Order: sequence, then C-alpha cells, then structure tokens
Amino acid sequence: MKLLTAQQLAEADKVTLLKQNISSEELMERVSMLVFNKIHERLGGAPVPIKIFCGIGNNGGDGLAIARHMIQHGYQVKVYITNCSKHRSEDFLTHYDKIKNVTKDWPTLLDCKDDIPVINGGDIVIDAIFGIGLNRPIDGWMADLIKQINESKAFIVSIDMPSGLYADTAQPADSAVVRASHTFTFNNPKLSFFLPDTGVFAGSFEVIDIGLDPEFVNNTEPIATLITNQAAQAIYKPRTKFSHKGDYGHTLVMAGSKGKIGAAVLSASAAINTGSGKVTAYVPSCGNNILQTSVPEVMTLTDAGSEHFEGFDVELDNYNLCVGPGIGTGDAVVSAFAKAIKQQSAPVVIDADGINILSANKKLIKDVPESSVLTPHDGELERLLGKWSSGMERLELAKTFSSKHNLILVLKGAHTITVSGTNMYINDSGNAGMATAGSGDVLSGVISSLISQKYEPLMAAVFGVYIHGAAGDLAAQTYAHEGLKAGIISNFVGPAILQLFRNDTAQRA
Ligand SMILES: NC(=O)C1=CN([C@@H]2O[C@H](COP(=O)(O)OP(=O)(O)OC[C@H]3O[C@@H](n4cnc5c(N)ncnc54)[C@H](OP(=O)(O)O)[C@@H]3O)[C@@H](O)[C@H]2O)[C@@H](O)CC1
Ligand SMILES: [K+]
Repeated sequence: MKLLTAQQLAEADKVTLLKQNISSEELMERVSMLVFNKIHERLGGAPVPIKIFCGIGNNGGDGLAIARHMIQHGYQVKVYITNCSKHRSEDFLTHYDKIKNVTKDWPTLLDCKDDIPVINGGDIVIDAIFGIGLNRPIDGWMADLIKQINESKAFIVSIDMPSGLYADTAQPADSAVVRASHTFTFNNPKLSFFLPDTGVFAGSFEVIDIGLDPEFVNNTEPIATLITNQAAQAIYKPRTKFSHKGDYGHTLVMAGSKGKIGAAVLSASAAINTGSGKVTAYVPSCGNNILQTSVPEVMTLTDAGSEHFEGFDVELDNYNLCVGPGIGTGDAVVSAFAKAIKQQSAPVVIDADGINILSANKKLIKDVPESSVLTPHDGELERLLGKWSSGMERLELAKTFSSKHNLILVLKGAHTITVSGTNMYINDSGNAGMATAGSGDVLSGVISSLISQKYEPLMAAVFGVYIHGAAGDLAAQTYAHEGLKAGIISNFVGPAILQLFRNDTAQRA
C-alpha cells in the first residue's frame, strides 16, 4: 500500500472531485457515511453518550456530517465546535448548516478554556478537530482541550488523524496531540503512525478507502510503501521442480564468540530454515561442537581464534556472507571483520557487532559491497548515524546514509522500516513478543538466506523482514507474546511462508 503525504492527499482530493465529477460536499457525504457505518457496526445503537469535537476546516466538516448521521440513527450526540478562527472552510459551513435539519440541539461553540465541557470516563469522544490540514502546533485553550480529552477515561475515536499530529513531518516537541484509542484514517495510514514517538497517538487504526482517484494514486510517488501480506506475496519466488540445492545458494554465517555462540546458532539455523541450499557457520573454535550438535544441517568452519575471531581464512568464493551477530568488537575481531568484508564483492548482511565495528571504524564503510544490508536496532543505528530528535529525523538520517554509501538499512522496531536511498518500506507484520534476545540474529539469517536464493538484496530485506514478523505472529498464537523466543520464531518461518498464501491479510497477534 502506498503511503501518500498530507499534501499529496489534498491534491488527490481535488483530482478526485474533477475526475468523478462530484462536489466536495458529496465526497464528504461519502466519507462520513463510510465512517458512520463503521462506528454503527460496533455500537449497534447503544445509548452511550457521544461527544463530537469539530474543528472549522474539512476535518470538522467530516465530524459534523458523522454527527448528523448519528443523530438520525438515534444516538445520544453532543456536538462542540472549536471556534478558533473566523476562517471556516466551505464544506464545514455546508455541514454546519445541514445539522440543523436533524436537531434543535445546535453545536456548542467553544471559545476559551472555561467552555470546555466535562468529559466522563463512559463517554465516547469523536475527535474531528484537525486532520491533514494541521499547519502549526495546537496552543492556548485548544491545547487544554486536548489535555482534558486525553486525561479523560473516554474512548477516543479520531477522524483521519489524531488532532495535533503531523502526518509526515517532524512533530514539534511537547506539542498537544490527541491520544486516540482508535483512528479511522482515509486512503492510507500516515507515515507518523508507524514511528515510535508519534505512532502511539493513533492507537489502533483502520484504513477507510474513500475512493480517491486510482490513477492519481497509481502515478504518485509515495513517501513510503507499506508491506502487507499481499505485497509480500508478490515478492515471493516459488521453487522450480528440477532445481537442486546448488540453485539456492550457500550462506556463510560469520558469528559468535565465547558466551555468544548462540548468536551463530540462531543466525545459521534461520538461514537454513528460510531455504538457503547450504549454510556454513564460520565460528571461533569454541563454537564448533555447539554448532555441530545443535544444527546438524549446518556445516562449520572454525577460525584460528578459540574464543573470538582472529582472522578470516575462508576460501569459498561462492557464498553469501552474513556477519556480525555476537562477534564482539575487540581489535582482532575488527581486523577479521575488515578482511571478511574486503574480500566480498557480492552484497553482505551486517548485523549487531558488525554494525558497531563500522560505527567505530567509519573508514571501513567504503569496503562494504554496494547494496549490502545493515540491520541495526536503534542503539546500533545511533552509533552509526548519531542522535536524532524525532522519528522523522531518524528516517532522514537513514536516507542520507543509504544514498551516500549505496547500502540498505533495515531500521528494526515495532514497524521495521527498510531504507534504500530515498525509498522506504514499512513492515506490517510482527508483534511485541518479538522484542526478545536473538530475534535480530534470526532476522540476519533470514535475509542472508534470501540473498543466497537470488532475491535482490532490497527485496530480500523487505520480504525477510515481513516473513520474520509473520513467523512471530504465527508463533504468538501458540506461545503468546511472553513465550516467544528467537529459536521459536525461526521455526515458524516455513509456516509463515505457507500462511502467506492462505489469507490476504496478515495475521497479527
Ligand atoms: N483527500 C482527503 O484525504 C480528504 C480529506 N477530507 C477531510 O479533510 C481534512 C482536511 O481538511 P482541511 O484541509 O480543511 O484541514 P483541517 O485538518 O480540517 O484543518 C484546517 C484548518 O485548521 C486550521 N489550523 C491548522 N492548524 C491549526 C492549529 N494548530 N491551530 C488552529 N488552527 C489550525 C487552519 O486554519 P488557518 O491555517 O487557515 O488559520 C484551517 O482552518 C482531512 O483530514 C479529512 O478529514 C475528506 O473530507 C475528503 C477527502
Ligand atoms: K482529527
């Protein structure tokens, strides 16, 4: 799914009116009816007090139209207008007028802090104050209103966006934003919904297809692409009948050190579980017996170092390298790592300490083959790119780094984002149970396995991240979030690939 920006959505709105030959009033009627139906499906006419807060732009217009449908269906609705400006949108005014046809209880105008009504825990609040037209932080008494909405125990439904949230630019620190329980968002979720510092405001969210012009949407370059089950299906490469293991590559996992041989076990077994034709684990000699007994399908090569790497003496020229999990960052390891990446011409996967070594030895970055995939968690990313002050800035730093070095960055998180140049792919699978030791080692094995199987590195990263998350989702159905551990996620990679074609929507736990 393409994620369009606020500006692109406003443009799509205009094009849609022209192409479909409808008025903006008609589009708003369509949109508000779609939202109303969703709410009505859930409430089923329940006599719960509903307070609808409407701004004076088109988001407020949507709120008024939704209010009208609710009143007509007998809901207990009270409408408030945040009367913050004399400049009201045309569609707001149309729907402000229309509501008087269905009620004598006209909307209450709010002009100052004292006008803010009491919001009770049992209320439902519908937030239609600002949507994609927000152009500055909310301040003054309106910020107090947002605070009171958030502090109430009411269930909060935001229309299109939580009011106060920016769709695709950095959120000013400490700005007032509605913390929605649920958001009905139009056409596409906004980029900010997926970032850790701003996504919390959207709550659970649901996309409503409001019928924007498909040609405009198809021809518009998105700010990011959401990788759903359907998108992952399109990347998947089925095997051919007469193929043999040589067709599916040979992954060399260079990982582990004394006390962290588990990282090599997890990464190498994930590579075999994901379908690499052959996998060899290259480990310090203390890891040999552990690997051989725990994953018989994986071959081993041992380094001269017994507890950590001291060199890189592998003469295979036909493998794909995955390097970094649990290797440590001592001087000997740094030179072994440097030798390993220098010897490669094909893209490699670099994780964990491999990224830490690059951060501490920036001159090594030029030796990393083009289109290699780096899979940092936020701590590793900060060491590599420096600090950021917002989720949006984190993305900008990543895009700059990726473009400059021609490398792919997989920014791990609740919604892992793969960055390649200025393109971003946001993952839609996975769950909080996957925040567990070794989960990243498994991901590095999955991605390198796909590269070995001749997926383009970018698609290997995007698909690998999706399948890893989907494996976690499937596993959580049996093990719960708490019971998930990395080895279990790895064992669910196969079932997750099967599941890809069983339903069209990701099974999120
Ligand atoms: N294509 C689509 O997706 C469709 C979108 N639709 C709907 O339209 C919504 C967008 O409507 P919109 O453009 O009128 O903007 P909206 O969010 O109502 O706010 C603008 C008003 O707020 C004001 N203002 C801004 N910031 C402020 C602040 N901090 N504090 C105070 N005031 C502030 C600004 O005032 P001004 O800058 O002029 O002072 C202006 O008056 C969208 O989210 C969706 O709900 C659907 O109906 C149809 C299809
Ligand atoms: K809103």
